[in-house]
Amino acid sequence: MPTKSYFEKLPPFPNDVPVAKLPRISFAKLLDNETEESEALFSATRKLGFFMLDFQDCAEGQSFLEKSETMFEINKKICEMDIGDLAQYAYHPPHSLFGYKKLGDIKIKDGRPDRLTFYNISQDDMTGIAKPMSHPPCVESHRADVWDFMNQAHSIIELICSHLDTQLRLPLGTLASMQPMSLPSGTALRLLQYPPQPESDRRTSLLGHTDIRTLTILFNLTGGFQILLPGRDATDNSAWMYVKPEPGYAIINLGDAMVEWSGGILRSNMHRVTFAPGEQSKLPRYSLAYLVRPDGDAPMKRLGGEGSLIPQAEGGGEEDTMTAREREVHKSIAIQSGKDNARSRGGIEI
Ligand SMILES: O=C(O)CCC(=O)C(=O)O
Ligand SMILES: [Fe+2]
Repeated sequence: MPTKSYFEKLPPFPNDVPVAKLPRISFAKLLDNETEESEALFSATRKLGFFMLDFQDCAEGQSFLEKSETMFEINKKICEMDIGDLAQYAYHPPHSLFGYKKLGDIKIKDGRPDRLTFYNISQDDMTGIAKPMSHPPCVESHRADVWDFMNQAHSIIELICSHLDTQLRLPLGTLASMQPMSLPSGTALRLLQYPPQPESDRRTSLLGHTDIRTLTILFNLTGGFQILLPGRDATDNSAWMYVKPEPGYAIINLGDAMVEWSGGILRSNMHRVTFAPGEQSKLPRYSLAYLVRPDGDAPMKRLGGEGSLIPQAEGGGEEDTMTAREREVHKSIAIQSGKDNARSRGGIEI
């Protein structure tokens, strides 16, 4: 999450709310290639599929936090816009998820409408490998800043991938080569807003799901984000625990593509968003997610080969022949209708 001064403008997350303890990993130690940190990262990605990445202990990390604050400022400006004006930038699921999603058009599990809006900015648009899309002036005037944020965010993803290559005993560069910035993909910066909910009617705003993608860098300022504890049933409300947003950290989570590529060694875990606890519930909730998707043509089959830890598919065959792009469309249709049969996956014993 962004810097401390940014957090101090908000009411605190209450002390008496139970929270999930996510492993903490140091960005500086990953940059320094420290073996222990690399192993801790691997353990977190296998056992939970979530960890907190600490950006405070080096200049590169601080610079990333500052860039993320600029993205929050853009988000606030989008949210101040007239809904009618935003409608001209509407996204078109399932084939294009870029642009503005209005309130209520994704269903939660029981069929009721969601309680969030978001604006997805395509990475390919910002890097120039796709035809530029039209955006509101508050995005257009910050194209260079968004590109700058994405560029650093992507280098952080590559760093995480290089540690996972080492741990999975894959040739260095394998995981990053499935999701390069230079090839067309669905990678996006998502700027989310959750309006405050009336006290008499509070509920899940974004349905429980796993991310379809490879990796997500998520910045939260206020509470509301919850993970499903491993081994617990998603229909049991007490199995969902808040993650407390903390200054200087991002929440990193692994998506389904990492489970597929690693033959089930890495884990993608269910998460959802509900109302914030305590005084924070009275504010609109802003969050920011850098959602990395694979190169659109990437196969969703397990990687592996000589010497890697990744097990062979049972019977030697492969279970899924879809490309990343086909899988994304499939999942988007399911999510949109609330019929996504989501569950935490991966994390097999090795
Ligand atoms: O807004 C949040 O905190 C989480 C959003 C999320 O899980 C997603 O966009 O996939
Ligand atoms: Fe998510």
